[in-house]
Amino acid sequence: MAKKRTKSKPTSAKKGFSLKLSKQNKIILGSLLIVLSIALFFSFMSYYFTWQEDQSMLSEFSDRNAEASNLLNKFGAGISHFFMYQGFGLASFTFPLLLAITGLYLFLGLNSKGLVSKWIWGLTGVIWISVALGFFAYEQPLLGGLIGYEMNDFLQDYTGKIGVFLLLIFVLIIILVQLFNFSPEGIAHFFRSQRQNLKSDLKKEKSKAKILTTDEGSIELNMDTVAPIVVDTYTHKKDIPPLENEAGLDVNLPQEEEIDIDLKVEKITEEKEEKDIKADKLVKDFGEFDPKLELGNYKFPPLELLEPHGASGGITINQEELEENKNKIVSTLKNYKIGIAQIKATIGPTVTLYEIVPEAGVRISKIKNLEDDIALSLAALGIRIIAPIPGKGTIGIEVPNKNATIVSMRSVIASNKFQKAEMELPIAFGKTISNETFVVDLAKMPHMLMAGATGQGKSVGLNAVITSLLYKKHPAEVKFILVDPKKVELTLYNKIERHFLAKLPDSDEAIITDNTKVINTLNSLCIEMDNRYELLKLAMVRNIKEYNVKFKSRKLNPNDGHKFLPYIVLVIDEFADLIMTAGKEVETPIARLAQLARAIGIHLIIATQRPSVNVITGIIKANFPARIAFRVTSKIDSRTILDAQGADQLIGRGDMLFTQGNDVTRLQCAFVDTPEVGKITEYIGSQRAYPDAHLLPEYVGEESGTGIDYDISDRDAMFRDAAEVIVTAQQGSASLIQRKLKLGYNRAGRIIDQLEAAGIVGPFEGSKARQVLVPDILSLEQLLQNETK
Ligand SMILES: Nc1ncnc2c1ncn2[C@@H]1O[C@H](COP(=O)(O)OP(=O)(O)OP(=O)(O)O)[C@@H](O)[C@H]1O
Repeated sequence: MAKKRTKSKPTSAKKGFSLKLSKQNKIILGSLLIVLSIALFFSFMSYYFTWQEDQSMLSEFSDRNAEASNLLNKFGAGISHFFMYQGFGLASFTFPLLLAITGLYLFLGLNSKGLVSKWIWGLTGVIWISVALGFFAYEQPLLGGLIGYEMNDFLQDYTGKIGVFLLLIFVLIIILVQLFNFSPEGIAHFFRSQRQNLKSDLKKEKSKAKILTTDEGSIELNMDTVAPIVVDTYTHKKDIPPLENEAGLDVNLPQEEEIDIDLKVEKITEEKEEKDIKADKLVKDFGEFDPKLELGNYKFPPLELLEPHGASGGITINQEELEENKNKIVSTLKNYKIGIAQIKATIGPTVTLYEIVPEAGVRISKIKNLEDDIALSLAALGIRIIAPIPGKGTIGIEVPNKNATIVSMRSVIASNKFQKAEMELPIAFGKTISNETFVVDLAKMPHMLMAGATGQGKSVGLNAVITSLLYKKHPAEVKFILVDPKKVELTLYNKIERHFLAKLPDSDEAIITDNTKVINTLNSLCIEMDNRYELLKLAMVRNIKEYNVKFKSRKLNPNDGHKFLPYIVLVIDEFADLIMTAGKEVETPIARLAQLARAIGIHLIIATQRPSVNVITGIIKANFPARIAFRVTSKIDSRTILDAQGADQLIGRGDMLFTQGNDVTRLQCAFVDTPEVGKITEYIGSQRAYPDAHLLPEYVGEESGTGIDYDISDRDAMFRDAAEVIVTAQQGSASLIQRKLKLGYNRAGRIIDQLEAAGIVGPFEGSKARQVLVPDILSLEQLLQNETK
């Protein structure tokens, strides 16, 4: 199952006052407060009319016969006496108001933010009003209440009447400024607008008066004054200035409206750019996001870790050999009556290319058919004839050098072309026939298929790819998933697990050697792919490069699940083995990844010894445009991998053909030996690492063993037969079912799971067969019968 991306919840730091009550309790408490506030309001109102009558009975509260005149009887009289008389007088009406507001907030489940300040300002107002009433209505103590009266008295003893007055004014100003944003400009504006309204009203009255009093001139005057209000503002804006003096106020009004509209528009654009401004500010304050920061001291492996393999002097030209080969080619062709106009040699590390311009009238196919004869006369293996060389109009004959030069990984890594490569995932494969370093971008390929018979240089090729990336990329930028069913080829990379490898959360080993785990990993990669597409969609970008640029410039918020995305390179060393055992189960996710994963930075490299059609199926081939062929044993294999022959004529030891669609390029693969890889991984592995390998999303596959719960009705039609086979043989293995019942691997695997769920066989035990939990057929019958009951 997909591991859900955990989105961090928005922080509620500013929540403020909140009552941690359940919804029901909030409604109950809210209603109680509202009812109480109504009761208080009516008690207080009624108190003003009944307080004198009820005074005497305040002491007889417990007497059930005593009745009060207050609307809420003794409760109303008592509580009003407490608040109004002994408390704050008229200001006490604030309390039912505050209670009602609080009750409503709770009842409606509104955000209680701001309630506290309402209470603080409410209580401040209560004190101010009661003191002010105590001050101004000194004669009527009931208005200010006992507290207002006493406080006023107390303050007057110290500051006198003027002091109390000034104090009241000062507190009033504080309240107005804080609560109503009161400002002198605000007041001025208020008075100005009032004056303008007044003026315009007066003017209207005046014009009306004029119309009434004049006869002929009335129309003109009327137009002058009234027209701007309706027409000028929209159609005759040029007329506005002359009217300004006369009817300035009227004309100005629509102008103000226009300004209002402008302001609104500005606001919208500001909001739009707000994100960018924020991001710019973050970048200004903290700099761009640096994914390498966590391993800031990481040191790239130095060149010295690689061996020069004796090739420091470059290719040695053997003039004699060149001359000899030329003569042989010319004479062989002459034997077949093919004349040569010109011949040119280009010396590569392992092969020399002789480019021939045949005489006019020679058919190209004739030369092509002589391939074997030329090879025979040159007495050399691995002659390849390219007729014609694309884009050149010449015929090429590639003849292996007697003394091949090893192309060291060191020389290609050190080359300018690789060092200065501005590529996302640069790979230095080796050297071309014209001795140029060949560098390609894996990100552009975007996936690669590699085939070659055993011992021809596949593993070295894979190591060259990985080494290139290790020399160019920081651990934060690229992660490898290594699948190595042979269990020996890629184990060296274990040391860089916490730097460069990615794995499933529950697996101990990062390098995958078990086929079941490969299926889980591929499916997990599919989940990762979907997750990444989701992130790209949210970020409104088209590919991983744009996404990471946007993330680095802090335009994507990590709280929304955004993160820096490293490239993921999946390397499968022996694909034939995998597809033979798991079939569709690996083919489907691989095809899916190959079709879709290019934009989100997941790249696949698949290597196989057996490039037959049942391994490299049509669907896989269609999605792997970049192919590499080392020497293969047959022309058919060459066609399967390259869609062209030629790979069968290679000389081995890293001699390879590379195609990315159209042209086929012959290359000599760079050689990197196992001890060199060991040194590189040791160098990287000894540096500070991440706490764990890069974790892929969790995937729970069908074959995860325990906890499988199959519905009886969902069982396979062969379930019963399979159960009988297993119980009879007392051996719980899928291959037994496969053999006896002639079923496919997948179906047999599913039946085994169903048998486990039914309690007939035990759980998966690695390479051992599962334990059979039912001793004989009779017990099996009973078990199955009991199930149906
Ligand atoms: N680029 C190269 N330059 C020189 N020698 C090479 C090169 N590549 C491979 N070799 C030689 O060929 C040998 C076998 O290579 P490698 O282990 O890569 O073959 P392989 O195709 O992976 O075989 P297998 O499929 O059995 O693992 C190497 O030990 C090395 O001696």
